[in-house]
Amino acid sequence: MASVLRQAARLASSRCLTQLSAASSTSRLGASSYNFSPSSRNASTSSTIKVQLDSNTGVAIMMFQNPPVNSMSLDFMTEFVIAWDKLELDKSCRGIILTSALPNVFSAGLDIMDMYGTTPEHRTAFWKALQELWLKVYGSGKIVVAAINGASPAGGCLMALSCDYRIMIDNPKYKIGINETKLGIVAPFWFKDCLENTVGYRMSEMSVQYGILYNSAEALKIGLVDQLVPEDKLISTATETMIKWFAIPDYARQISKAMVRKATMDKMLAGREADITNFVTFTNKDSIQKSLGMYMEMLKGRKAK
Ligand SMILES: CCCC/C=C\CC(=O)SCCNC(=O)CCNC(=O)[C@H](O)C(C)(C)COP(=O)(O)OP(=O)(O)OC[C@H]1O[C@@H](n2cnc3c(N)ncnc32)[C@H](O)[C@@H]1OP(=O)(O)O
Repeated sequence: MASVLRQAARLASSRCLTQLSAASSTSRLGASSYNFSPSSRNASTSSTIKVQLDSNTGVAIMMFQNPPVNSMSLDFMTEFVIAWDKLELDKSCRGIILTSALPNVFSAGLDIMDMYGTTPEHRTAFWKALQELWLKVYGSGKIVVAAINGASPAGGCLMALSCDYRIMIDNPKYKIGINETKLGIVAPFWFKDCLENTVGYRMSEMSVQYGILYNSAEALKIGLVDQLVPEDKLISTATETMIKWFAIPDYARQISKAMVRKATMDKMLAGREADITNFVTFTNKDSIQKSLGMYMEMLKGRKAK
């Protein structure tokens, strides 16, 4: 319990005192056109991460803008963490909405080109950056809502699973899931833990083995996402949701969040070094490199057709 309280105290240090104006935020923050309110300011310093922070409401919208598919490259994840740290320290921010600035894709997951044909040193830095990103988002004291506006496979799904609430566009063409086995690779234990914490043991057992990508309705049915909305209501619904969460006193919510997530975080932290070694050793294998190469060819070939 003492360590939960310590963790909560750390999380609580990031909370802000902003008073909310629910009415103004929901009417002003405009859906897919990102029609930001006058009190919203651009808080971006990066080319691939766009941040708009509304200091009246305390809601920040963090948009991924890494064309063509928001793949999570080393550079992207480094920029993500820098932008994230800035928001964590900003007392006027109480909650963060994660979404994509690109059409049709939330995130295509890890950048395969960072794993394929790269040096062990590069892959070590790459995996450390992913661990860092996950620890920040999953362990955040802020309220984090995923506004999933397109495909969200593998690492993209992990990003969504790390949030407190997931809202997805109601469109069967958008798929989400932990599909690593389909690429001939294995998702690490903490991806599986996040999935299991969300959809339960049996569903994750099926899901990680088959590498299932669920369409939006299926994702809602198994609890992988919490809500489906039409495309033009995505950001307004995410903002309204955030405002409902703001009604809960931060300190109590943060202690509760830390308590629920502690075991998963501790397990990852304890296995962190071994997890890096596993990843680098695994991706050193010729057979794995071959699988990644074939998958990239398949993606490119699909496009050519
Ligand atoms: C031991 C390892 C553990 C690893 C744990 C996690 C691993 C991962 O996250 S692996 C990544 C898994 N991701 C996927 O399987 C998604 C693959 N991509 C797609 O299915 C589609 O691209 C997507 C549905 C996201 C979007 O479809 P489209 O809009 O039709 O785009 P294209 O398919 O034409 O792609 C455009 C362009 O992007 C390249 N691409 C796509 N995904 C990735 C990726 N993850 N990494 C790197 N590059 C990617 C694709 O090849 C195209 O490139 P060009 O042909 O050069 O334009």
